Amino acid sequence: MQAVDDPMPLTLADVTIRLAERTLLSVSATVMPGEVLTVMGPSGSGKSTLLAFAGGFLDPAFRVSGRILIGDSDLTDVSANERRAGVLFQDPLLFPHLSVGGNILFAIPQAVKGHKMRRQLAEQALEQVGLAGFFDRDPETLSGGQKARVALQRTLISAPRYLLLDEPFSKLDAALRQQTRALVFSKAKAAGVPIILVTHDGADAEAAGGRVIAIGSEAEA
Ligand SMILES: Nc1ncnc2c1ncn2[C@@H]1O[C@H](COP(=O)(O)OP(=O)(O)OP(=O)(O)O)[C@@H](O)[C@H]1O
Repeated sequence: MQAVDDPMPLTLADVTIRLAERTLLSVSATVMPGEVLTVMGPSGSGKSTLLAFAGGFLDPAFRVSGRILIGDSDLTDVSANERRAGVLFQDPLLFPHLSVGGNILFAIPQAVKGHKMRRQLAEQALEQVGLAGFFDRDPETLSGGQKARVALQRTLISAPRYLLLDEPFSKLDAALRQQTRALVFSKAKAAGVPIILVTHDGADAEAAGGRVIAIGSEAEA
């Protein structure tokens, strides 16, 4: 994968998110490179909203105060594209009109030149997660666990400055979940960037290691 030149801590500085009259959550935290900060809370407490804020794709219906920084650089008003956050959702969201390899190629930074080099990197990324020979496959023909691994490699190869994981294992069955979780955490930590994980599952938090913070209260219906 593409190493990030100089991994830096991610800081959420006095972030408060409100929805209409309700204060959804308040968080202050710094996440070091290679560290996982796990965010837990009941359904509707604002976990995905916090990740949307961190990724720069928060719906304007929410009102936000506070800042997000990577190192000393303030990202609060920076567009989602320019932030270079790597995001993994519950659903792997592979592009259906591209092959498995095409999904990976798409994410390789433009700075990597040459079709041969790009193809080689994409093939290596698939090999690393046990998917050698899957380059030309249609993503729809993959199992849930295989899709999750492609999505992981697509995210990591994009050289993200930080990672946002939104319940990325919750659609996998128990055995696959354990295996995928171990793979995601080992590769994400090896990328050496700050990681925020949102989960309902205490076992995810335990496997992630690191700090756990609880946010919010139960949403009003
Ligand atoms: N685009 C939006 N506009 C208005 N309200 C929204 C929007 N998206 C989410 N909400 C509301 O914001 C609150 C927080 O939602 P969010 O999805 O962040 O919670 P969550 O903790 O991730 O929940 P879950 O664990 O069920 O995924 C909920 O009350 C939800 O209904």
